[in-house]
Amino acid sequence: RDGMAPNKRLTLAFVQEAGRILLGYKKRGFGCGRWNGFGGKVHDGETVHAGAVRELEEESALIAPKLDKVGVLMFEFLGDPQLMEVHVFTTKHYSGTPSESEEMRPKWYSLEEIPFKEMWPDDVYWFPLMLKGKHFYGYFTFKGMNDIVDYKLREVENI
Ligand SMILES: Nc1nc(SCCc2ccccc2)c2[nH]cnc2n1
Repeated sequence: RDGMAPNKRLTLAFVQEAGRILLGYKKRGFGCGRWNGFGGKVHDGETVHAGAVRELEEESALIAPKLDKVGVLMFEFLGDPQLMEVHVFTTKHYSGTPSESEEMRPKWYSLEEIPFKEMWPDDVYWFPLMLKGKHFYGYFTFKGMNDIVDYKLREVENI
């Protein structure tokens, strides 16, 4: 990674119920065509937590002020000097009904049927930690959008 551009700070939020998790199908933009949590850029002057709550509501119509921070994932894309710094949140407490937005089509998935083949390739590494309620720190190096050339992932006591 050449150059020291400031990291791009992003959020990713997951809503869970007993035995199932809400994912969104990304209809456009970065990560288009993959199922993921809800998130996006953190605005200037906004806390990461507030950005996560905002993006979740914008993309799914769910209101969830009590998001729990569960991890930080760094993504390096070879050739791109700007690192993505993704703050991952989850919650079981929310109000509203999942609704489709311009960006995302929401759908509940049983924890036994998470569509990893239609998700980012790193998810299969850290989802198990998130689903077990663990906190984690990961660094994934991508070549293009599909190939992980290197990664580090470890559980942490508090994130
Ligand atoms: N699960 C997952 N998510 C992302 S981007 C999430 C943050 C984001 C970025 C842009 C728009 C909305 C949300 C990934 N990138 C590389 N691997 C990845 N895995």
